[in-house]
Amino acid sequence: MSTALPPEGPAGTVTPSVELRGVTVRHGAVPALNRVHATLLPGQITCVLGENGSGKSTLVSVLSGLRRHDEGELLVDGTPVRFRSPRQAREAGIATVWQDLAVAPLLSVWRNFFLGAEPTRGVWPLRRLDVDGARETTLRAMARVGVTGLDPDQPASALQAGERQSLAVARALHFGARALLIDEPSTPITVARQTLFGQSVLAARAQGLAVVVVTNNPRYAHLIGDRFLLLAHGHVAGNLTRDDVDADVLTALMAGGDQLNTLTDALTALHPELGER
Ligand SMILES: Nc1ncnc2c1ncn2[C@@H]1O[C@H](COP(=O)(O)OP(=O)(O)OP(=O)(O)O)[C@@H](O)[C@H]1O
Repeated sequence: MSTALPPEGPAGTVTPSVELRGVTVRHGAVPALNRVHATLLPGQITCVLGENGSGKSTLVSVLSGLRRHDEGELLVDGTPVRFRSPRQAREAGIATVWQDLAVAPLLSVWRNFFLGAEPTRGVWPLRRLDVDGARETTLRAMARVGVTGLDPDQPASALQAGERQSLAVARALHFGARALLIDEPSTPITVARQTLFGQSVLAARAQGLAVVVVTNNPRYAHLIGDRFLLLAHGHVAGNLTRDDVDADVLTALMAGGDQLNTLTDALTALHPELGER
């Protein structure tokens, strides 16, 4: 498996794949995101954590082109962008795997993998679909994210929910995304599905993508995450690395309220560079 190297800046600094500088999004009078700063680096998994209503989905909406930010800057590979549609975000290399991911249920797995970008063989007027190539590519791409033993001709409706998500991640990797957003279900999911999730997330990191995982499971976040962006009432309440927190502290932080304030104050006092607000 090839591992993409992160682009390096002048002094060996890594250029962020995606950067938010003071991004504010308002739904009416109250901001759903309030001057949010975040840096998503290639080859890093950033877990976004926060209670219901803290702004996690709004953050995903802005990054995926569903919603435009009202203030601040969004940069992709250092260039300011303002997406007008999800398509523009995809074209900029930001792939999103939604909780309620849809597939075309009657089409085969390989058809779903290519959807509109099917490989062809030969030259016009004899050009035709390269079905064998498409099947093989699908199987290879799925194996890269940890799904083996698939029949590429089976209808996508036969896939488990976790496998559907893996298919979406495999597509993103195959078609050259540079950032991957994964909006995890907030309802409890099976260990098998969580394992598939984890495998595909780690495969994306190994490929050098900047990965964002929205989750409300701090223990799982600590297992896979390199950074933790804690949101509370639309603010960044903490921007921490694995060295700053163990799984217990992260769980306590997620509990919110006084604990969140006390712990965040203590951590940001120790690390003034953290918790950009
Ligand atoms: N379309 C909308 N219109 C009005 N207010 C909205 C809209 N979407 C979100 N909000 C509000 O913005 C705030 C942030 O919501 P958001 O859905 O981003 O939070 P969340 O952390 O994803 O919550 P959850 O975990 O429940 O999905 C909340 O106060 C919410 O009520």
